[in-house]
Amino acid sequence: MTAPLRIGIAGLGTVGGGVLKVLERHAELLAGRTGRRMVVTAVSARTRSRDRGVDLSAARWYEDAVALAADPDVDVVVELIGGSEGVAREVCETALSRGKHVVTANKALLAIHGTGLARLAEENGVALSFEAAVAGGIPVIKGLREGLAANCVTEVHGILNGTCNYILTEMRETGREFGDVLAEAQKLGYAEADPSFDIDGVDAAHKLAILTSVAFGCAVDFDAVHIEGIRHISALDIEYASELGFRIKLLGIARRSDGGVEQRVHPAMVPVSSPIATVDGVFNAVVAEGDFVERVTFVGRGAGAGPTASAVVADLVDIARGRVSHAFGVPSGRLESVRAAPPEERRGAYYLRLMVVDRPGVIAEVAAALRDENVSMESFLQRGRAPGEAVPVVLTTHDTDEASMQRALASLSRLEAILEAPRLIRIERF
Ligand SMILES: NC(=O)c1ccc[n+]([C@@H]2O[C@H](COP(=O)([O-])OP(=O)(O)OC[C@H]3O[C@@H](n4cnc5c(N)ncnc54)[C@H](O)[C@@H]3O)[C@@H](O)[C@H]2O)c1
Ligand SMILES: N[C@@H](CCO)C(=O)O
Ligand code: NA
Repeated sequence: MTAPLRIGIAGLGTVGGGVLKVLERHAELLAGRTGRRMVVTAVSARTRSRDRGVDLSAARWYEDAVALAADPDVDVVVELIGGSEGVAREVCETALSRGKHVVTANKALLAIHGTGLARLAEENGVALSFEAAVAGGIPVIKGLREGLAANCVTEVHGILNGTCNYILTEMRETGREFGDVLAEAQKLGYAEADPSFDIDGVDAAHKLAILTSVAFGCAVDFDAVHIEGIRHISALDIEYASELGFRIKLLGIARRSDGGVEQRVHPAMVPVSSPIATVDGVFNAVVAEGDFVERVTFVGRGAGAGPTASAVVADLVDIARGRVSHAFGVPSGRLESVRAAPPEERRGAYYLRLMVVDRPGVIAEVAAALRDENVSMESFLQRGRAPGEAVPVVLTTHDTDEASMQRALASLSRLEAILEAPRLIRIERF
């Protein structure tokens, strides 16, 4: 057997704890598969005394995770602290510049500094691996970078945040409140340290920026992602969506065309018949369109200790086998800079919910605001009567330009009879 792979783990929380368990339980299996033992020689976390259910007495303890990254007895640094700056970034840069491989689950770091870190890894002839950073346990980085390497990929879309999918699913199935379900997702270890990253769509955007780079071979461009989260999704919208034959999902969508690369994260209504409509709870889905393979769908658990640790250890297995790929599929110097297609260039259908005063003539005003922008209605719903009071009016449109829709929305917001900000949800038919 070749020399053991010496692993240093910085961060022993949900994911770090999961990695320790996989390495312990599957020590023999992994040694058999790689021809090398995987040994944890160093660890670092904020609290030393916490029982992690695994014997760490043989590993050197570091108060300072950056010092762990410089330990000469470590071949691979596994960064599981989180955050795009500060310690996590320093740990990765220190390790790479000292010729150590880095495995990380840190999508925030990669979305902001991915191209630079990939360059640093190449300069030092080591791996920068991040399967766990996108869609948890689903091998989607490997799937795109290696499995679909023969294709020109023109689109990637999917459900990229387990916390949001869990919240939307529970709200729909049990009628529970947003806040309650979020607290549960935190307890289950799904949410980010700051859960606003989940619910405001930022985490999904981090992942989309990484996927876009791997899928299309362009430099990671997080700033180009249009981001909307799920805070404003109400029980009422979830109910109307079901009635209209849709499910509401937080989606990440990236498309490459002659106009550049479009990247958006926002809640969307998808027809119940669409395969991703039934991807519920903490599950994620990633759908890719390649020119030869056509449509490929990856589904699995997108968050939580076990699935995420599974992806981290898969990266370690690659390193133990001596496989070092370019982080984003091509040498970092060949990652293209492409035009970011703005969200106003979208063309598609929309769901609109308005809270209007129940009095004669209001619907005509709504119809006029839409007509003035050439927005054509597909369906219209008004339930119940409450003369003089607010009632919901829901409509869906035929395909229209986002820019026209936004102008219509601005006119609608100015109508006296409309009592709350109109709620717009894009409809995506995959
Ligand atoms: N939880 C998930 O399901 C999941 C899934 C995919 C990716 N991730 C990513 O994995 C990373 C870790 O997430 P987590 O859920 O395990 O977080 P966590 O909060 O459970 O664990 C973080 C760990 O980092 C340690 N830490 C914090 N600051 C430190 C410092 N300065 N020095 C040393 N250790 C320090 C903490 O003590 C803790 O052990 C994040 O980048 C996150 O985005 C998490
Ligand atoms: N907070 C993230 C963890 C997995 O990346 C999620 O809920 O999807
Ligand atoms: Na993954």
